[in-house]
Amino acid sequence: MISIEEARHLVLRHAGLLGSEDVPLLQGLGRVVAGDVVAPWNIPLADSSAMDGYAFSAATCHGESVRVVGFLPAGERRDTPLAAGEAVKIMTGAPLPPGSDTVVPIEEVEETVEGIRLRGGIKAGAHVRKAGDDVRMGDQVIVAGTTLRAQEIGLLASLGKVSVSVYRVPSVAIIATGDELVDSDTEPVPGKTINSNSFSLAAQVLECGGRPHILGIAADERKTVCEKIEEALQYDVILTTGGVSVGDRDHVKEAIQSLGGEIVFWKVRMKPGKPVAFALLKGRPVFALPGNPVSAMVAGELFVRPALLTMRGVRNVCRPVVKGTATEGFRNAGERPHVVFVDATLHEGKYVVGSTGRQSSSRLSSMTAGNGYVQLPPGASLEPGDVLDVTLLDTASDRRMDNAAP
Ligand SMILES: Nc1nc2c(c(=O)[nH]1)N[C@H]1C(S)=C(S)[C@@H](COP(=O)(O)OP(=O)(O)OC[C@H]3O[C@@H](n4cnc5c(N)ncnc54)[C@H](O)[C@@H]3O)O[C@H]1N2
Ligand code: MOO
Repeated sequence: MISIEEARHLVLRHAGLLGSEDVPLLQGLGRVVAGDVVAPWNIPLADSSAMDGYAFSAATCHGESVRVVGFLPAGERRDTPLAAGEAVKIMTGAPLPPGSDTVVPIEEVEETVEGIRLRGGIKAGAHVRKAGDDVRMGDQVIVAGTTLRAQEIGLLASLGKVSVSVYRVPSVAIIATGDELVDSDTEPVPGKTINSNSFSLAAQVLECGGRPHILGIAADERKTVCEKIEEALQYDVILTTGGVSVGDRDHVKEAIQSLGGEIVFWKVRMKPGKPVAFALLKGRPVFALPGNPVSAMVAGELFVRPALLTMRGVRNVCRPVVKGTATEGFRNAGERPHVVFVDATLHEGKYVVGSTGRQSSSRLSSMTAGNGYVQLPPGASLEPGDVLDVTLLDTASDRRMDNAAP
């Protein structure tokens, strides 16, 4: 059995960056930019007013009455230079006319019949946004590898971009295997289990920015599993769940091999999720995840997530890890590192961490009750008050109103 770290390393070695595509600008949100973006012009384009006020030359207007010779709302410009001692009324965002270099806000002048009277102490250049103050023409404003947020989308729009070149997102086929499985619109009878894994995994894929395709349930026979996997070859990544342990009807690994796939690893020293297998089939990663619902999601979190993020260009695939103080004892008497789900809440700016209760590979409640996990090495024994490293899956305040951080 290999370690979690070795398995992740092997997965990442085989998770290649996908190609790029142009998408309409707004669809670029959350995507990773595939090429550097250079500014085709200055922002602002010209020296412009930062206030509703009066524009004039600080050198030629001091203190005395200034004649106001025009009005410049945003959206208009004046090419005729101002003469000495002249001003224009100007609105925020309008370009300064030639012959002016300073703006005084409306509130700071006295309006007279002929124009305005300035009070003293005006600084030359005040309330002017210089051309290129935000972005200079030719600047590299976004480098390849940047994940686009709302502010980058805004910046690209201001540079006239209507589309953006981003890395493709992986399409992911999801196959559930098991004779006991029924669809979630079926009322189950004892002996039958609703196929929940396809949905939890599809949701994890969406959270990673991938495109899930649920291909349904395959019966526990090699031929059927093979047919489903062949159908899945039109996608970038294949996930299967169930049938990967040592049971008489566990056919997934053999099915992958019979189609020409190479098993890169099978079984990882971890609990839950031990029987996970990773394979390459016709150039694409295949993750054969265990059937137990928590095992499938833990393997999804530890191995599928970093692979999908890497394929779509995300460089930092690590979750935030925070220090938290244990509110109870944590032990691992087993031989495999144990992923224990916890609830981490902020109290006076510090995290306190309790387990979500009984941890079992079949008990999704151990995950829904929390917002993170800790990895306990074999032999770990922590007392209340000890400090733990908690990997946050989300923050408590995202999930529960009553826990909102102050
Ligand atoms: N003799 C051994 N038995 C088992 C071992 C072992 O080492 N030796 N490993 C155990 C561990 S650990 C796990 S995890 C499971 C994984 O087995 P499989 O991947 O073959 O999963 P199945 O047997 O098909 O299913 C296990 C469990 O999960 C339920 N399941 C399956 N698919 C779904 C689904 N799509 N949605 C919801 N629930 C699902 C299934 O009904 C079973 O209850 O093997 C242990 N056994
Ligand atoms: O390793 Mo299994 O995933 O504990 O149930």
